[in-house]
Amino acid sequence: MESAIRCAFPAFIPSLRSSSSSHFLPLIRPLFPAKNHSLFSFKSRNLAITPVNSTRSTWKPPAAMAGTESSTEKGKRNVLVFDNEEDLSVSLAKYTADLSEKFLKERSAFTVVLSGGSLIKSLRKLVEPPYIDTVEWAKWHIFWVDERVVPKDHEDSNYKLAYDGFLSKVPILPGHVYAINDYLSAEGAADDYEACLRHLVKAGIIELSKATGFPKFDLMLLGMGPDGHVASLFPGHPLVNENQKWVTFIKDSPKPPPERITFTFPVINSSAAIAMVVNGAGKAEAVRTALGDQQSSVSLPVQMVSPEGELTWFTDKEATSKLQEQASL
Ligand SMILES: O=C1O[C@H](COP(=O)(O)O)[C@@H](O)[C@H](O)[C@H]1O
Repeated sequence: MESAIRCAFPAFIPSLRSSSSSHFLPLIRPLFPAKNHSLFSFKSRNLAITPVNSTRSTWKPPAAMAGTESSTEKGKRNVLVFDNEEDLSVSLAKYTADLSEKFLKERSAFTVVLSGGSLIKSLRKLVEPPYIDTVEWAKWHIFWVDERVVPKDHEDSNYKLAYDGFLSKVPILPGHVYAINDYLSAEGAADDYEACLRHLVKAGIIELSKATGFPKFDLMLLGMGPDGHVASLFPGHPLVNENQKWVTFIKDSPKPPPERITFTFPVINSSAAIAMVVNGAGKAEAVRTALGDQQSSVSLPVQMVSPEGELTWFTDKEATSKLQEQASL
């Protein structure tokens, strides 16, 4: 019964957080109160890139890159390039709602993993009609691919970001929102989160990948930092090679705050679907490294994102501007 206690707790309201710890804390306390693309495509190695907008761009992909989508031995890859972040967010909402419908025809839970950062803003269309009324929110289960080890009402908290910008606006059940235990150390919080995931696997909420034995989430909504990091897996950091743990921790994150927990690549890459949501000029260099012609050498964590299922990049023209430059050379 201990595991049932760990993952089934009443709603957490950030403003009511007590600074003192409780002896009855769960390992994870569920918290919560809770198309356009452009018309050209290019294929770069295993990736198909499909700009998707209503107004044609002057940029033309090289003929060698023409295509709409591609498959690798692991899964389907697709890159959508939008005119702007507004169009991206419209399409991301539809993509997410469609996946929710698809998965919920097959089983009674839809497991969604959030990152922090700019992703949350890009989810804004999902909380509007029609999706606010049509999505089966009560069957959603929310997780974090990474979290900063700070109180949940702290400005750096990925939970707070998601709560303020997304979770507080949709009727997801409080007991289905799995945030970290912020009373623990980084190491303790990572172990705690992994224990909760294991409990939810046993409970049939999270599936296990038959191929890898790691948890297989239905949808991961990932962002990427300008340095090419995903989750809290940073370039050159040994954690990118962790292949045993489901959840691990970092105490020397190059991006503040330094203490974080993060899913490992085996978990990320066991996903049924990953949306890589990357926009803005600040990401252009990393996007070029990830999707450009020089993909053979892996230097950035984002290049290691390769799910069992489908990978869809949601990008905009600014983020792909250096790819476009490369294509026109
Ligand atoms: O620190 C983090 O950064 C990345 C990227 O954030 P962005 O604001 O550049 O989109 C984010 O995906 C991750 O979850 C977060 O902890």
